[in-house]
Amino acid sequence: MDKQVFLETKQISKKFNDVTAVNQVSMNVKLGEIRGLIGENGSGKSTISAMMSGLLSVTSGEMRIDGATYRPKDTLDAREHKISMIVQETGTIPELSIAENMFLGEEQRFVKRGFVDYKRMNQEAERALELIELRELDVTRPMYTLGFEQRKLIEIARALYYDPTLFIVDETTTALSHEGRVLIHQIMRRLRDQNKAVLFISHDLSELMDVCDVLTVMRDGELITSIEKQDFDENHIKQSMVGRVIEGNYYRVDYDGSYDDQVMIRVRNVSSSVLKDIQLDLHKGEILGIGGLSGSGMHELGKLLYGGLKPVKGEVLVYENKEDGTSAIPRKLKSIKAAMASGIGYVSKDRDKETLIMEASIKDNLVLSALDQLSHFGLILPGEEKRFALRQIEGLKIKASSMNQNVGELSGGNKQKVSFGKWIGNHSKILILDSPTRGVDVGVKTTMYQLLYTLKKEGYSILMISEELPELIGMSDRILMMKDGRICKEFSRAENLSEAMLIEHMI
Ligand SMILES: Nc1ncnc2c1ncn2[C@@H]1O[C@H](COP(=O)(O)OP(=O)(O)OP(=O)(O)O)[C@@H](O)[C@H]1O
Repeated sequence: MDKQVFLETKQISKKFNDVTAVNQVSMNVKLGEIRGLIGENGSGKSTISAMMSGLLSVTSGEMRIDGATYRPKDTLDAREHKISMIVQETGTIPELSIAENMFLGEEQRFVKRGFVDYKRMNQEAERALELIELRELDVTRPMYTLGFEQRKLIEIARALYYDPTLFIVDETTTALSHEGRVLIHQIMRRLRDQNKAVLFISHDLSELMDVCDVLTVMRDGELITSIEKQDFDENHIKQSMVGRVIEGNYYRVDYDGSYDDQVMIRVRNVSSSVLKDIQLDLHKGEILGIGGLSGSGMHELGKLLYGGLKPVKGEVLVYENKEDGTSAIPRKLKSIKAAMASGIGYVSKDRDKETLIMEASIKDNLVLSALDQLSHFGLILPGEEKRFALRQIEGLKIKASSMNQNVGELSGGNKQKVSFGKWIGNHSKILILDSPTRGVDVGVKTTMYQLLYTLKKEGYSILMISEELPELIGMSDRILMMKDGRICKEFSRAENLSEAMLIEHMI
């Protein structure tokens, strides 16, 4: 039986000044179906979903729901039409409570005799959280007390609370840990089985092939093809995305796993509110992978090594990079400033809040961490800045109208490239990378992996925190698995290392 169309786009386009983000796309979003949207960074996926969910207006073309023109004024209007979306980055206000965030802009619903009835608002927030089986959370807690993943889960609950007929998930799963992903997959399948429509944007092809009934491929703002589940073929999908055959290896191909004896960072008996008795050495020329569930303490470990988290007990020691291999006197890491001065770079998982300045240009974001390197006797020549920024933009294929474009205007994956390029380019010899390839398309991921391998060979020390197990296995010399704030298992690089072996020490 043919599935019923819920939302129809007819030749819709979106222009931002001279950039055409979406070009004449016609698509049918159907009930009882999970549709995946895939394409390289900047191919227009988020822009399409933003038009559907009332975040952006349509430049030309038309959308229809049940045959009637649909032109949402804003997200509230879209919600009235039963369309809800989870966006890439968290759209919450840190100082407000979970409940207040959940009903932001909807406070009128709870007004009684001129006052907001917070008791009822809190009860409804609890009801929303029950939809995703989050029962223990106190809804009066301010949002800033929650971790990145929990904030995402709150957004999911908020979207589901309004019982959407079309549920749009934009690149959310890469922000989630293994458990969070399982949960959102279950939610999408449940909605599909209730004859609702789901639009799912992701860069994880195997995830899309598993969860979706149909996949729509975008390239340069255009719809290239739609493929039904029975015709899914990984290579064919990749080729449609990039318009050419992808060649070369994805991860490094050696199983050598060796590195220099020289220690660059030593963590000694560190405990904090989350971390428990952490001991580790990061060596010169090593890629050290850190895996675990999101609450395992691995993200806190990243912050610790960048001076952004003070240990309650123990210490972090940074060793000077001695070219002749002799051991240097270590210095105790005390602050972010000291970390930067010691040549430590850090890519945060929460890139929009912690790594990038949205209102500044791509060039300024890229150059910021390399000021020392670019200055000659305290002076920075504009030409130097430009050359530096251009190298990163070209190397990482950052898609933008110019290097002066604000980072806030870039697509999610392109923001991630800027946050990566910022540290790679400034010759920080120690890189702490938390989920570095999050939201980045396959082509650029390949470039990033090759770059990391080259840096390792050049003697850089890289600590890579990741929720993507294939990435950890594919790139690390050693992997430390974390659970409940502790390091619970160490693996060395080996051909027979499998995801199942790692998962055993995560849960
Ligand atoms: N506000 C804006 N101003 C100018 N250009 C924009 C704006 N928003 C998006 N764009 C541009 O539109 C194009 C499509 O972006 P979009 O975010 O839809 O891509 P995407 O396919 O979702 O990418 P990603 O996989 O990286 O999230 C990009 O070139 C982007 O830079």
